Amino acid sequence: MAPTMTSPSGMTSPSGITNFVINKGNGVKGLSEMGLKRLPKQYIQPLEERISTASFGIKNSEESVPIIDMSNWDDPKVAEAICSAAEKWGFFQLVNHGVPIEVLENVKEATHRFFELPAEEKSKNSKEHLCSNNVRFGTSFSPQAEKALEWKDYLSLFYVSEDEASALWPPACKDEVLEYMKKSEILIKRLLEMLMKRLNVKEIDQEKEGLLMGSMRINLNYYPICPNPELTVGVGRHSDVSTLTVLLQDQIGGLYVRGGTDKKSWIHVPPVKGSLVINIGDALQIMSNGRYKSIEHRVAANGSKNRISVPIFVNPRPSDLISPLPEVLANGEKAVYKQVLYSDYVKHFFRKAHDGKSTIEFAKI
Ligand SMILES: COc1cc(/C=C/C(=O)SCCNC(=O)CCNC(=O)[C@H](O)C(C)(C)COP(=O)(O)OP(=O)(O)OC[C@H]2O[C@@H](n3cnc4c(N)ncnc43)[C@H](O)[C@@H]2OP(=O)(O)O)ccc1O
Ligand SMILES: O=C(O)CCC(=O)C(=O)O
Ligand SMILES: [Fe+2]
Repeated sequence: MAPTMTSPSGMTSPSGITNFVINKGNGVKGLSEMGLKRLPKQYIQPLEERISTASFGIKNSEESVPIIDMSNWDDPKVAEAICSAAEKWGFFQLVNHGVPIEVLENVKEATHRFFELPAEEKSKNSKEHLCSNNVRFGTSFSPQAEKALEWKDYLSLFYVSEDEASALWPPACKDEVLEYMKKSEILIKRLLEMLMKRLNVKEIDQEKEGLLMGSMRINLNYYPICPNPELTVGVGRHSDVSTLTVLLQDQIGGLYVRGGTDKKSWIHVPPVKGSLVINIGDALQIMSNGRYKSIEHRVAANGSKNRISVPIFVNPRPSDLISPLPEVLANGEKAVYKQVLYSDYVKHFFRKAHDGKSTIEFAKI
């Protein structure tokens, strides 16, 4: 479907672009489909934030995010690999994770179906048109706070109940997203059990379960073809504010994480068919008193292919107070983080532009 704004001349002014992309709900997908030859200047990132994709596809086995086979998930070696990866990398990929491949394929298809809808239809899910904050169609990350915009559109769905999801989530994708969320729950519980054991938390009782995975947010990310991918980013440097994130990416590539022996390099996370990428978020870094690392990551824009990704952010509940767990401090370890209300932490994250690992300063003692 053609974007609603067709006059290229009206697009040259900054307010024309903002109106077209943000207010009219065309997103960067609308811009991309107009066949722009040059990136609008609002999207030009400062030199230090741009991503060189020269190393794309080059594999260096010593410098890659671990790929862990979960077939024998109750083998202690699997737990060891997962906990070590969470400590060293904060990121790992899982194969044979138990979430049916068909469910993953269906949610990818549903993501394309949603973004293929006309702008007017997608805009019904924007904060201006909905009376709920639990569904949000948007673009970039925090356009009101950003000096340079990011080349990404998204639909964000906060899960409250089956009934609310049925009533509010867009029909183009709701069943597939709900199924993806439900079928991932066993995996999420297994991962949290392994990670908690290493922190001397013997059992995840109801209270702990609420604290670790009491709320879920699923984002459908769409990164359309970009005229000058070398000048911008799909997503800027950030760490997630979740407990952990389960990320489904397609076969295009473009996700980079901070790591390697110098801890400063940007390491590409290559797409692996049927896999899920897992990353530790700030909430778990705080609860583990820094043992598990919420690592900075970012996404490159692509000059020739449309990319999608579907993260499930597994979080504490907004009303939870988060702090280092008593089990972690039981041996006399000093707390590095103070107690914070989780919704305050998340609001702090959303109020600013992406700024690497800065969000966690909010909780530092
Ligand atoms: C979008 O690009 C992204 C996103 C990410 C996300 C990474 C994560 O780790 S998401 C996991 C976050 N955790 C949770 O959502 C669970 C806990 N939830 C809450 O505490 C609340 O739902 C809340 C998020 C704090 C919102 O509560 P509410 O009472 O509705 O607060 P408001 O004052 O209305 O909103 C505050 C402010 O936040 C922004 N915002 C809210 N929701 C979103 C959203 N889904 N996406 C983007 N921004 C959001 C927004 O600025 C709100 O102000 P408005 O005036 O615009 O309403 C990683 C990387 C990315 O590129
Ligand atoms: O698209 C990706 O691969 C990652 C997106 C991401 O980091 C996020 O949505 O938080
Ligand atoms: Fe992220």
